[in-house]
Amino acid sequence: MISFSNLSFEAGGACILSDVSSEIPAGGITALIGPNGAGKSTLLHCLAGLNTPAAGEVHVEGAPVLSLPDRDRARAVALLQQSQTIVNRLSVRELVAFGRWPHHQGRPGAEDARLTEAALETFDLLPLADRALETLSGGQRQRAQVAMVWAQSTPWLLLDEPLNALDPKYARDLMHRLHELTRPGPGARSVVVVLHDINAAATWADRVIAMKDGRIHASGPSADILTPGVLEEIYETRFDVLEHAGRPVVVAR
Ligand SMILES: Nc1ncnc2c1ncn2[C@@H]1O[C@H](COP(=O)(O)OP(=O)(O)OP(=O)(O)O)[C@@H](O)[C@H]1O
Repeated sequence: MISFSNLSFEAGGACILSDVSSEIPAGGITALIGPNGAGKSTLLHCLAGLNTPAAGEVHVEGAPVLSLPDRDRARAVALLQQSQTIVNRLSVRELVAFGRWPHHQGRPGAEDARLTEAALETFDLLPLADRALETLSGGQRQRAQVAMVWAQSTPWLLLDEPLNALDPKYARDLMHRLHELTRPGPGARSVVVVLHDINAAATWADRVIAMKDGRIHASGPSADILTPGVLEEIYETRFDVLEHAGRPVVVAR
């Protein structure tokens, strides 16, 4: 479980997160939704231990995330940032292999090589593996970064808008893989993902945390949160929630 209580975060003299508390159970996909500037990325960075809150604490599996040694934290949570700084001259394979760093600390072994190749294959990157990142399209680069985070093999994956720049096939493939990865069973992982695509949340998320103005507006099972009422409250625009093939489909009016 990741739990956080009375979390506040300030930046540039402004209060970005105000007294947010919640518990995210292990297993399954938890989507963070909300309008631009709601505080989703800031919260995700707090969960990953990259932001130091002004008040409150984050615990990952019972341990205060900020007290974990860097290596232990990197083996517990992997974070895909929205604007990751990457070295453009690196090849795709080299970038993905970086995901293994917390496990080998500069001395990669056969298992690290195997998991790097598996991540390249999973994200359809083998044909691009030797290409420099600077030569890739936006979506290809995004897939390479997701593959790096994947290769980190952590129990928790924190993903900030991973569908950015992905075409519909790759977006669906990624959500499907995350779904499979998080089903109950030995080795099941846990995913917290910032999504702007409400229908991706409706289709794949088990739980939704809806944020607005630096606060949690509502949270719970997806079907309870992705309602016209809650969506209108957070986005200040009207929605219909239809049903198609047994699944909710959210349509902005
Ligand atoms: N270092 C900073 N200094 C000042 N303001 C900041 C800083 N970092 C974030 N903010 C502000 O905090 C608010 C929340 O930002 P955050 O990136 O967490 O929002 P978000 O919900 O992820 O938005 P988006 O959907 O647009 O990515 C925004 O208004 C942003 O401008």
